Amino acid sequence: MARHLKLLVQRWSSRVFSVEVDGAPRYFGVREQLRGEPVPPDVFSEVQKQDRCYSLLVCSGDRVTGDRFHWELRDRLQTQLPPGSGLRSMSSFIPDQKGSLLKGYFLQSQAGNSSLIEDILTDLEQRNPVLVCSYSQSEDGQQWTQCLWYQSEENPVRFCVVPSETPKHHPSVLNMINSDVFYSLEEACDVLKQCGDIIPETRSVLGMLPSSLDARRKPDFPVIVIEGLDATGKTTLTESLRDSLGATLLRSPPQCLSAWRGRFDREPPLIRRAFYAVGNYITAEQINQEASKSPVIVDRFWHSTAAYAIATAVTGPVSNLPHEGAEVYRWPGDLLQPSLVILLTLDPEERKRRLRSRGLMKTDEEEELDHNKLFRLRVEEAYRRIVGPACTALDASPSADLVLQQALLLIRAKCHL
Ligand SMILES: Nc1ncnc2c1ncn2[C@@H]1O[C@H](COP(=O)(O)OP(=O)(O)OP(=O)(O)O)[C@@H](O)[C@H]1O
Ligand SMILES: Nc1ccn([C@H]2C[C@H](O)[C@@H](COP(=O)(O)O)O2)c(=O)n1
Repeated sequence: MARHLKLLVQRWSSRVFSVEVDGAPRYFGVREQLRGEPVPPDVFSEVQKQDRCYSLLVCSGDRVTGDRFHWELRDRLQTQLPPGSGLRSMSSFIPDQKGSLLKGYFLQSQAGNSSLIEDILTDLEQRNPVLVCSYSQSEDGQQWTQCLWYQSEENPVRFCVVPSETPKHHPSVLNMINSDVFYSLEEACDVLKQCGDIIPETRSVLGMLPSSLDARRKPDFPVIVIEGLDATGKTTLTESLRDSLGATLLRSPPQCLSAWRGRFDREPPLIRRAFYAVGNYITAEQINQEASKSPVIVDRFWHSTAAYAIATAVTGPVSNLPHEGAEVYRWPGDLLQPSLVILLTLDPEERKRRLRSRGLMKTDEEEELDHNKLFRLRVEEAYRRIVGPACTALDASPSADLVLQQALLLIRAKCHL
């Protein structure tokens, strides 16, 4: 462990630290020596003089264990820490270096709580793959320093905390490929296989995969995917299209995974997204079989998996998303390509009205869409940026019948049906 940490901190001063404040990242760096006037980064602007701050970064070599530990750590800290600890998500990364992201938490200890908090942190660091740093303020309140806890307490190396420029990419973008969004069945299966011992259900999920998949096989009949946020009318439209076109209706995740979906929805992003990715490949095989007999309509597919994953991994405004044309928006090479993807778009107020009138239970991400405008905007924009195929937007605000007619026009024009 100590060797692993030593390697990690070798490039410590090239790292940028990012703390989530009001749903958007704030950045700071550390230097061995301060050059020029000290300017405290704004992360510390509201911290009282007598308070200390701490960061915990998860640094497990095994990503499944690391992600699960990071996920559980929030609950653990929330229950153990005294009120007023201001727990926030944080991360550390080397700008532009893919795979360099470490995830963790940032907290404050108010005077009077410090020994309790230090006991919790010491215990955590001794038993788990976590690197703890403490932050304290100089006497004159002008300078913050960071100290790595794993070193001997008698002679800790202190780094000066300095402001950092906003990096070109949101930190999460550095670790997104094959962590949040999977680009091959093999990568997604690898994650699920690693979970076999901790989540026995993964064996049943993997058992649903066909023995071979051929993404290059061209379906005889058109395959039309309907995408959109919840309550935009996908179920209504897909059922009407099935009836109008004499098509087969499929969905992703497929029916055969329904029993395990709730289980994977409670897992951290790495495992949850791998589950949905595998679901797309199982649906792809069903499409292959059905599209030799009739047109196929699919309720959600790859666009949903990628758009929700990207929009969740990134925080803050739409400008924090990976830029248009970035690698993360490309279609996986080994996944069947639909003939047409229709994205239903709807005014947020009308969507809310439909949600209320339907009154069904919602997943955490659907709940988040309701409460967090920025999240909704990021999902919508990510949908629009995905290519290979890109989606065609369709205004879903007219009556169900009119939306159906418009969809049929698009399908006839594109798929010659
Ligand atoms: N064009 C429309 N005009 C008015 N109401 C509609 C229209 N289309 C669907 N609805 C109603 O809006 C609600 C949501 O529609 P639907 O269940 O089809 O959406 P969905 O996109 O499948 O949702 P989810 O993804 O959450 O399953 C339902 O009550 C449905 O009757
Ligand atoms: N192919 C899919 C389908 C769904 N998801 C995820 C994205 C959302 O969190 C949620 C929405 O699904 P719904 O409740 O409308 O069935 O499921 C996905 O990642 N990939």
